[in-house]
Amino acid sequence: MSESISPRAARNAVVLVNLGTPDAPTPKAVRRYLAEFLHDYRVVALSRWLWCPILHFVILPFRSPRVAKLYAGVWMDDGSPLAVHTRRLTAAVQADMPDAEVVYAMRYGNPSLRSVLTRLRDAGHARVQVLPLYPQYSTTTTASVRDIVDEVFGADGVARMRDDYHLDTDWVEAVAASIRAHWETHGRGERLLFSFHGIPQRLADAGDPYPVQCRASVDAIVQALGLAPGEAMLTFQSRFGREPWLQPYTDETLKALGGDGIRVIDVVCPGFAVDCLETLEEIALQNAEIFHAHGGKDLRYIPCLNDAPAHARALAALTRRDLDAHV
Ligand SMILES: C=CC1=C(C)c2cc3[nH]c(cc4nc(cc5[nH]c(cc1n2)c(C)c5CCC(=O)O)C(CCC(=O)O)=C4C)c(C)c3C=C
Ligand SMILES: [Fe+2]
Ligand SMILES: [Fe+2]
Repeated sequence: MSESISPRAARNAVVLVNLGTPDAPTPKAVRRYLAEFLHDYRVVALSRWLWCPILHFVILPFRSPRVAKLYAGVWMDDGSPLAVHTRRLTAAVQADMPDAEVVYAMRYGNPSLRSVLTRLRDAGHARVQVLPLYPQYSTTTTASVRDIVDEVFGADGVARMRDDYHLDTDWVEAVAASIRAHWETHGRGERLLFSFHGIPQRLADAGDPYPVQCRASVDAIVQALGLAPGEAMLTFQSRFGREPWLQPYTDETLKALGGDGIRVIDVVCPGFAVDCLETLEEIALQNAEIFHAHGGKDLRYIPCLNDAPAHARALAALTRRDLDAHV
């Protein structure tokens, strides 16, 4: 009954969901984060009899201290880059959506998606719109967010979730504009490389639409930029484990380009809504070093959209449309 619902609860709520990140750049905090992440069946679907001994006795003890050092190298004054930029983006979207309560949550780590959704459910919001900050759908990321939305809200019709926005016109234009702005400041590199986080090839073979959506995003951004075919390349980064992942691999491609005499390359990562370990450390540091070691001179990393006004406007506009369609 409307009289019993507070004006605050009657507002629509919007939840921006990101992957999550450790609370501190320490082995202990990284271990806690990786343990939660790598226990998700959407991420690693192996039988727990096989996976848990590998995870607990090999991956967590050895990877956590090593990865903690990488996080320490990119840590910001107020936290992990992924957390800081997600907070700022949320504030920017909130400014564009004054009629809704806009909050963020993390699938792994804090604030946990389960706790944020439970609070919104208990507050009795009329509509809760969930936007995973993954432009391209994957079972490993987006579907895992949906698992928690379904767990907390069931089928009561209050919560809705968007699956992807890989071809959203405003988002495509925001990415293209960020590349144009980079070119205006730094001039154009000899190649533009689009690097996306990978997934195991096995999942793509089983029907995960992620690589098809990455390709479609690249084609749309390239078209918005008016580039000729061959001026842009699509590669996949962040392999984990031993099986083949989506190819071509970013690091191998950079080695080949350096060897082919390409000296200056621009790299953009439109699969990441905000900068994080995988962009600031893996691309802007590690892969830049790899490129140099193979004859390249300058790898210029183009930052993620982060809290750019055009990014916030694009996400606010598509979320407003989603809320309007949510009757
Ligand atoms: C953008 C989409 C992402 C997909 C798809 C994805 C799949 C995926 N990731 C792993 C394993 C790891 N990923 C890690 C970090 C990480 N991954 C994404 C995004 C996607 N992952 C982001 C944004 C981040 C950065 C988090 C941050 O704190 O900045 C990590 C942790 C770091 C490390 O140990 O290397 C792991 C592990 C798998 C296995 C997978 C698909 C099966
Ligand atoms: Fe376990
Ligand atoms: Fe990942």
